[in-house]
Amino acid sequence: MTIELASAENAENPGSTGSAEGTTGASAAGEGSAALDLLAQQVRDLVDAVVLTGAPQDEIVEITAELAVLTDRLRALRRTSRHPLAFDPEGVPRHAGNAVTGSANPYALPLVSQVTPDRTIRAELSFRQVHEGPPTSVHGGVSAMILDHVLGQAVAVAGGAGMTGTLTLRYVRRVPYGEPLVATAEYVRSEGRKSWAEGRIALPDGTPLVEATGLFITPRVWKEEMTGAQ
Ligand SMILES: CCCCCCCC/C=C\CCCCCCCC(=O)SCCNC(=O)CCNC(=O)[C@H](O)C(C)(C)COP(=O)(O)OP(=O)(O)OC[C@H]1O[C@@H](n2cnc3c(N)ncnc32)[C@H](O)[C@@H]1OP(=O)(O)O
Repeated sequence: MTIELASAENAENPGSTGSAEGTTGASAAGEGSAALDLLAQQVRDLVDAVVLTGAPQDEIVEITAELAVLTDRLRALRRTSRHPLAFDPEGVPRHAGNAVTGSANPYALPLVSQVTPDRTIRAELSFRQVHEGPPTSVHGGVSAMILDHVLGQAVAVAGGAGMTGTLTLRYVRRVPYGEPLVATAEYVRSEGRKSWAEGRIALPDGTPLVEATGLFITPRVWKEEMTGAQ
């Protein structure tokens, strides 16, 4: 199922092929084109290279000018609508432009999550040095962003997709970058339009680094639109 949110413009959608059912992860339902995904990955690589560059000043100036040309070229072909929102067969909402999971969004990790048989959201991830906050550690806001998303996915697959009302975090241990980590989240319960979930970012052996609980509220307008879309 592909949903254009009510406020989305209905113009041409050149960068997207809509939903692709039967897959999970960053290239699942709601994906962009393969070429756009590659462009986004190239830009992630570029961001990493910028943060870590030791290039001399004149080289930086020259590279900046070359990049400005490419930026103008892309900006001239700017899309006129959002990437469509779609739900994969497991009920996970996805779209290629999402800030956390979007395959077409260089800002996104991108986080690739799966729904386990017991309906836990599970994502293997690895942060990069560009996510650094305190020396050698991932910025706490970046961890929060990931947890917000996987908790939101957990309530979505339980049928309570919503906007984050509250997100409570406990930073237990520093989060390293450049190492394999696992983010998981589970739906807890619902009361009317409110749903709760909990989750964590942990080492592969299960040692928790950041723990989260969240309340997600399905806006009344979504209820109506989702009912109308099915
Ligand atoms: C056709 C559409 C289909 C969509 C399908 C789903 C797609 C996506 C889903 C999933 C994706 C994957 C996961 C993503 C995860 C990331 C999510 C985010 O980052 S969300 C961005 C950050 N959060 C905001 O920006 C919220 C801003 N706030 C609001 O929009 C509203 O305040 C909202 C929706 C939270 C509530 O507004 P009201 O008008 O619907 O509901 P009211 O009547 O105000 O409240 C209902 C009940 O909830 C309580 N409540 C409201 N806000 C609360 C809050 N912040 N904390 C605690 N309780 C709150 C109220 O006290 C009330 O409780 P009482 O029924 O009286 O017991």
